[in-house]
Amino acid sequence: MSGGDEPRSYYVGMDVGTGSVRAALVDQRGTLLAFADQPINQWEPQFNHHEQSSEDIWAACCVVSKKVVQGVNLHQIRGLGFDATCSLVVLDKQFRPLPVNREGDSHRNIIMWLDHRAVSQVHRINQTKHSVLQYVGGVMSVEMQAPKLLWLKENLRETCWDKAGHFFDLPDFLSWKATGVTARSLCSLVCKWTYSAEKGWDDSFWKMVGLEDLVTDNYSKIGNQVLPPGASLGSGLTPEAAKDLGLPPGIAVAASLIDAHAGGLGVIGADVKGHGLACEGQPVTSRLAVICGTSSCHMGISKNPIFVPGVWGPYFSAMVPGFWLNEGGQSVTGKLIDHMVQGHAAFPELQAKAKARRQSVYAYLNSHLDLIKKAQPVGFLTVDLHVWPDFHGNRSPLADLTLKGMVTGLKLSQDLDDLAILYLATVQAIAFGTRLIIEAMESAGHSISTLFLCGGLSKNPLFVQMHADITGMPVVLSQEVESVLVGAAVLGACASGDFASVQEAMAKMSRVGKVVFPRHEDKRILEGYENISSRV
Ligand SMILES: Nc1ncnc2c1ncn2[C@@H]1O[C@H](COP(=O)(O)OP(=O)(O)O)[C@@H](O)[C@H]1O
Ligand SMILES: O=C(CO)[C@H](O)[C@H](O)COP(=O)(O)O
Repeated sequence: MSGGDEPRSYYVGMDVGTGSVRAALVDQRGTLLAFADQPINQWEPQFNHHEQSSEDIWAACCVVSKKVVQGVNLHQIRGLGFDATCSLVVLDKQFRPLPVNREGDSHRNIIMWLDHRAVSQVHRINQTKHSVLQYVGGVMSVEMQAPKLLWLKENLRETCWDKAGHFFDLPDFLSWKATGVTARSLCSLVCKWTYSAEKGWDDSFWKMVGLEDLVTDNYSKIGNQVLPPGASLGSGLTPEAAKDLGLPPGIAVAASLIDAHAGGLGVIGADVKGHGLACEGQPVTSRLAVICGTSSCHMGISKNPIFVPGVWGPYFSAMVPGFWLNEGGQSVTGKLIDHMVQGHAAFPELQAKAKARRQSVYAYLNSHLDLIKKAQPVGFLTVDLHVWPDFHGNRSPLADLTLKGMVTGLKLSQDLDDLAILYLATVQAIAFGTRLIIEAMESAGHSISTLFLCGGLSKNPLFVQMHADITGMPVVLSQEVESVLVGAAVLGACASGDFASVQEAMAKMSRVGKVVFPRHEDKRILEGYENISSRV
């Protein structure tokens, strides 16, 4: 590695979330030197159909990439890594976008991860009880790719399915766009497409569910070359992509990761010495990375496969090489908080007051809760108000897409106090959801002592404190708030050859920032919530 006077090496990390694309310029110690973000479009042509555009997303990548390298000596940039949501991108045989909608709008060529259109398809897939389902928590999620492919075949045969040449997970689309290499990442194929790191594709699964045409041409449409995350792709960045992104041609481009997995790499390997944490001196398997954005993803690793009912995986080498991964999840967390707050009658008043104080609505709500709780612990405010947070089904541990949300204890009041308390109850419900996932993982054999949080919601101190209080575990926040981008940069750093392994890069590039310990005075909220949960 470069020392004292040697020029610093930089990596560009690119994170495509649900709502925006973010890029960062990161050095070999994991420090963010520049950051830029750009919103991306989403379409919801009908309920539970969520679509995006790969051209729109690539254009946003180009904007943010050019911004973060402004004024930098381009020769110092050694690698590029992408992560993205696991949405399904559809291209024809000439790599042009194909419509995933009945309107025939080919600009909208992505079925987003949170799209629940393929309910009948996933039901039939689960009825097969095929052995690959053991590796997705026992039940396939409607958010995975096989049901979405089957939906396209059954509903858009002529306009999409028959013309399709390439189905990409969004992280793999981005690495293809940058390099021209169609190889897929082991991460996306193992986690969302039923590929096995040890045995490859299982022909019998695809034949059994009615997608035998993918087997016939040797999986060329969904990937028959598979690389570990962080492996260098082809000859690096193509001249065309280099021009688009404002980066030097030929720099190393890594095989990608799904966004939650990049967040995991960005936080889980940090040196925790001196912070008084139970995970100090313990194996990395005692750490749970929780990536909280539009959704929350709970990433726990183990040396041997652990089968946790309702929790995705075990996936071999899908995040940290050589380790099995279990991935719990809550499909909507940030999106649920936004939904509850923005839908309340007092939201316009909240917006106006927050604006007057130049605060975000969440910072305003947090200080308003401090004001109304007076001397009581914040938990007492929600003794009579409870939220069941499965407004978009339950990903883990119940694995039931039909579940709906619920609020009990509503009154006629619609003022700002009422909104603040509803917001608090929502945050608490999400934290309880995390606790249920941890309990399921522990009863199956995981032993977790410490949470490592990142993603947009980790910027909310109330969300972080509630996760500590309700799980009873300390929450570690990274020095770099944008830890998912550090994970993407870890990929670029590995592809450049500057680190010998993903493990080495993640240990050197992630650092502990703040630690939030649980407070034990809020016992009554737990009792109140548990009473409600047991009745549901
Ligand atoms: N400073 C903040 N305070 C409170 N909540 C925040 C903050 N920043 C982002 N969020 C919440 O985080 C969520 C988005 O997180 P993000 O990681 O950007 O999502 P994604 O990766 O899915 O695009 C939103 O629901 C938003 O309300
Ligand atoms: O299924 C996923 C990870 O396995 C999705 O990519 C994720 O849930 C969406 O991520 P985000 O909330 O960060 O937009």
